[in-house]
Amino acid sequence: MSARDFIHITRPQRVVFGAGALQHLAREIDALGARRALVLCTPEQRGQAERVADMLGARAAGVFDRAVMHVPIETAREARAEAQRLGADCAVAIGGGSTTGLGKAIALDSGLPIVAIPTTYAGSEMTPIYGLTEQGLKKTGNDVRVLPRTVIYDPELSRTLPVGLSVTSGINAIAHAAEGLYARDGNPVMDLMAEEGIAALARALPAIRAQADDIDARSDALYGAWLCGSVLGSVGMALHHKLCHTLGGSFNLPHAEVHTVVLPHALAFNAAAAPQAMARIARALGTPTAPQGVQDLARANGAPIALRDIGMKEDDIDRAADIAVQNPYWNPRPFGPAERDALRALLQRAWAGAPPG
Ligand SMILES: NC(=O)C1=CN([C@@H]2O[C@H](COP(=O)(O)OP(=O)(O)OC[C@H]3O[C@@H](n4cnc5c(N)ncnc54)[C@H](O)[C@@H]3O)[C@@H](O)[C@H]2O)C=CC1
Ligand SMILES: O=C(O)/C=C\C(=O)CC(=O)O
Repeated sequence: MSARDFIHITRPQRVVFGAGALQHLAREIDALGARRALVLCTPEQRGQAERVADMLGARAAGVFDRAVMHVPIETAREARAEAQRLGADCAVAIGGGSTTGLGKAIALDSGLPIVAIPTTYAGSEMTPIYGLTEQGLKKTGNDVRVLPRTVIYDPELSRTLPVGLSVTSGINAIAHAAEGLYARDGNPVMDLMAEEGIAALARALPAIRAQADDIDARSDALYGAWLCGSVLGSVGMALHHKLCHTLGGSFNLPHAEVHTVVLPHALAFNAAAAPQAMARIARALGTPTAPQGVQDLARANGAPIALRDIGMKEDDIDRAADIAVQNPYWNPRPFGPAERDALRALLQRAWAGAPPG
């Protein structure tokens, strides 16, 4: 078999991985030539961020603890002003996708380098994708300025991530790899990373469920998140991400849970159009089929499998289908206004928690 044609861009990022890797933070800030780091976090992770600031001593300019999901523009402006006021010359984002996203909003405006220390499996640290929400409308963009320069993956820090969020966040990561396997701009290296990433997470999530602070399982999960995030940062996403952005952005449903519920149904919708990708996903999961394999992984590990269980009203299904077919992303099985009823049926099944069909 000969290799297919492809274009791949290798982006400049430094990744430091390992239990206890946080100890290298000061070294990594020095390597960037920075001196005063603004430490970013959510209110819930303030304690963790303060410990990081203490560790940095004079290298810490301060802690900004107002990161929230989907980066409201007002929060982004406050963080940018705080970075300027404190004379920060880099941002350290410790947390999940919300905190990394806040760092990106600062970098977009100022070019401030980001050191990301991910504590969930969302993968934002490996992408040049940013999101900003203004007047209830979330916009995403792609700009290499927001790509974190350095990423420190320390599995010790994810030991406190609640098991429920660990499972859904892990499936959020799997979604990036699954869609990467049928991306039109995919390539053989991304395919390898995607399959390996799915396999690592499929192995890790049940082990985390069994013992939340199992450091080997946490390492496997973070390794999988790195691989899946790299795929997200390199190739285009399709129907599944479009549906999740619609449901998260317009109906305010929780990010990782939406991914978990929708992925089996989006894969079923695409199965006939992307058989090789489905075979690789199933192989990585160790299950007969990809869509059912993902739903079984969620159900077996206590994650939600129905949109109705994560706050969606049945009355909203029609509006969600209408929004999803506007400005469709490329997908192996095209979807646009002509497929509106098929998407509505998909959403109905996802709402009810039916098997992917
Ligand atoms: N731009 C990109 O490439 C990507 C962006 N995102 C964005 O990221 C956001 C979602 O990020 P997530 O990581 O799912 O959630 P999150 O960052 O909102 O975190 C969820 C909650 O878990 C807490 N948490 C995180 N790590 C913890 C730990 N180790 N121990 C205890 N608590 C912890 C957080 O403080 C927060 O309260 C969304 O806005 C999404 O759109 C997600 C993936 C990729
Ligand atoms: O919405 C964003 O901030 C950008 C991308 C993602 O959230 C990727 C995802 O849906 O997990």
